[in-house]
Amino acid sequence: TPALFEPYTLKSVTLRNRIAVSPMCQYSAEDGVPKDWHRSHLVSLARGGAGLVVAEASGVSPEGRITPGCTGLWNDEQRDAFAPIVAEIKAAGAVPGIQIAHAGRKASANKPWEGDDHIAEGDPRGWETVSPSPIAFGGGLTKVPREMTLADIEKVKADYVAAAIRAREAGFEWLMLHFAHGYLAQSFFSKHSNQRTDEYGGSFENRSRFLLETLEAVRAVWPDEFPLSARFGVIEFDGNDEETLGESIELIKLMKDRGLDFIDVSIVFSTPTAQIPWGPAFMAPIAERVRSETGLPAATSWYIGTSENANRMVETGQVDLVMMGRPMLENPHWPYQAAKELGKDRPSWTLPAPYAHWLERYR
Ligand SMILES: CC(=O)[C@H]1CCCN(Cc2ccccc2)C1
Repeated sequence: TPALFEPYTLKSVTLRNRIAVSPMCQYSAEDGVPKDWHRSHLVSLARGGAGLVVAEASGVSPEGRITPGCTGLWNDEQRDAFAPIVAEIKAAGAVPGIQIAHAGRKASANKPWEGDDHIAEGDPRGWETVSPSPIAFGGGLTKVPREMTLADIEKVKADYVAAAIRAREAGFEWLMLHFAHGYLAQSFFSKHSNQRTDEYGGSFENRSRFLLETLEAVRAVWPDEFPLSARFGVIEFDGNDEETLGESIELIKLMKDRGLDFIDVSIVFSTPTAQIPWGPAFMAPIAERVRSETGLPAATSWYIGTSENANRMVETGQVDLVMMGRPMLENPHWPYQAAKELGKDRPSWTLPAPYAHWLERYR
């Protein structure tokens, strides 16, 4: 069996293979409530054979969304709308996961195909953004966020806890904290965005505080038998990579001490001037270093693209799971295609029986 198709067990959860669908914003919700679009999108991905399907970044509060079209888990209506989707993902044989997030100074934005920039001041669709410090991200995201008070910080932590509880109530079995991509949690750790002079800024300990306190608070309510993961940016590609990587690995070790089960290694994206070396599976060696130095099971994403790259990353122990994004949008049945390409036995049974039995016969 190709390494990519070996099962994977973490806590009480077993994935049928090492293929995870990366959380991908659909910008198709209304008031944070997932719609039919989300159901057919996520369930078709589960039916395509992935082991884990992670639902998109869902705001822990209305202002924690990136755009007005993002999903949320800040109320019971959203939770109840996710529940049947979760049941169908499970019925299709995949493990249902969700990413919970606060977009910080990148919030209050237009959909990518409607500008990808901040909603204009005065436009009633937008809202006030918050961040550790009053520093705009830049690029199309020029709004200067309000510096968070200690009360703001307490509220966001409480919102993460409430969202985690709703995620479990909806039936999700894999939780991913969004600690990456220049959003709120990441922005507390990055010096580009956090220039606070109180206990949440300055030293490594202070810049780690929000992430560790949020993780601890969520761990206390997320059942121990279900995996608690975080997607965390460990490198900025801003010319200071060795320091960022070193500090990030130290912080991940502290996250492990506080009960993190799994790390999804990504990019910081907290400065628009980053020089990202886009290329085939370019994050794999970085994930390998994080995985070996922290001892945590790991995943990564970004330009993995082919079943050969994905299989090699698992086979050589660079990662435990691959997070596939755009290949899944191109073909939700990518796992079936990968099974054929990698010579897995009876590849058609990567798909559900109503498809598999026909695909297997009359060859
Ligand atoms: C929520 C999230 O992490 C998504 C939002 C849409 C873009 N995704 C990928 C991305 C992140 C940073 C820069 C460019 C692309 C990340």
